[in-house]
Amino acid sequence: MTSIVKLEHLSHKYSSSWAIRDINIEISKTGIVGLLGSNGAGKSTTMNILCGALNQTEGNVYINGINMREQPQLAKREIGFLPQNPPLYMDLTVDEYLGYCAGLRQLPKDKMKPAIKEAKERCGIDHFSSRLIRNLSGGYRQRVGIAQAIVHRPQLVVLDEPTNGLDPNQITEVRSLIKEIAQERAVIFSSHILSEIQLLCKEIKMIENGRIVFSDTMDAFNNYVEPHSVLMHLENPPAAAELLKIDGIIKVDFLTERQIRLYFNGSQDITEKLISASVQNGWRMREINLDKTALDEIFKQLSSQSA
Ligand SMILES: Nc1ncnc2c1ncn2[C@@H]1O[C@H](COP(=O)(O)OP(=O)(O)OP(=O)(O)O)[C@@H](O)[C@H]1O
Repeated sequence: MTSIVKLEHLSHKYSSSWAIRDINIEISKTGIVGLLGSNGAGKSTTMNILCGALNQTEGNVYINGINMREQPQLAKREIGFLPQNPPLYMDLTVDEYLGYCAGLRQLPKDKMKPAIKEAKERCGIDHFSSRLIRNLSGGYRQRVGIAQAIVHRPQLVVLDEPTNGLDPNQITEVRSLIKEIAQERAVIFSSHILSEIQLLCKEIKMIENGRIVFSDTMDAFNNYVEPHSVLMHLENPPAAAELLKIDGIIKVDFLTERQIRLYFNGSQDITEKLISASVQNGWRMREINLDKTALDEIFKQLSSQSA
């Protein structure tokens, strides 16, 4: 089966310096793939080239087997793109704007109305059809941006940091919208936030300094960077030596009098062991969490190792 995206030895140079170098990626036809990287890693450059908005210096882009350089119109037909700065026209209403986008996508006249209706319904903006885009909140503007990316029913939707700048409620809403639109097509979605990618994606491509440093399933990534520390709050904590007696615990850090970070190796059921030790010994546990900051720390190590 042909993959929806194939990037072959993709490199790009802005004036004198390389922004991305020898990127090779293949993406299958359904599900969400996350492109994770810190600011300036090369996510937008890769996405802009993938969508035909920027010409690469070297390498090839194939969309559904079609070479973007050789047949750009045909290749772009299957792509919906929400760039980092959504191309919204503030003085148009939602309907006018989506009509304009559908026109750019060369949708036949008779198919336009139903396609716009479907995109609006999908994105939950049907009730704002006649509203000027400038009068929508950030979250709803982002939905309009996603609606223009799906109005021509593409097989591939590319979203460059779609949750950037949104408040927590809007982020949750846009996330579930992304999940929904990915049910019948491939979605590539970029972020610099690891937890965001973990929540949404079945596959992860990590990019640092313009190179892919990790490319596998989300499960493989989670196994690779499995947390190895736990943060807990005990109202009545024991001495560190007591905690070190628990099987698997290798290091104890008291962050405050009652806030403790415990490092462990291998043990999968460490939280259960700690909870039962706390009950047996009257440590009065208030909170316990696998340490997310440690996960981010490992993520940093992973990128520097591969670089
Ligand atoms: N038009 C440009 N001219 C020169 N250099 C550029 C240009 N656009 C990007 N760069 C540089 O290329 C590198 C990759 O940038 P890119 O925008 O692709 O990264 P990114 O991962 O999307 O980062 P961010 O999340 O901050 O947008 C950076 O070093 C950036 O400064």
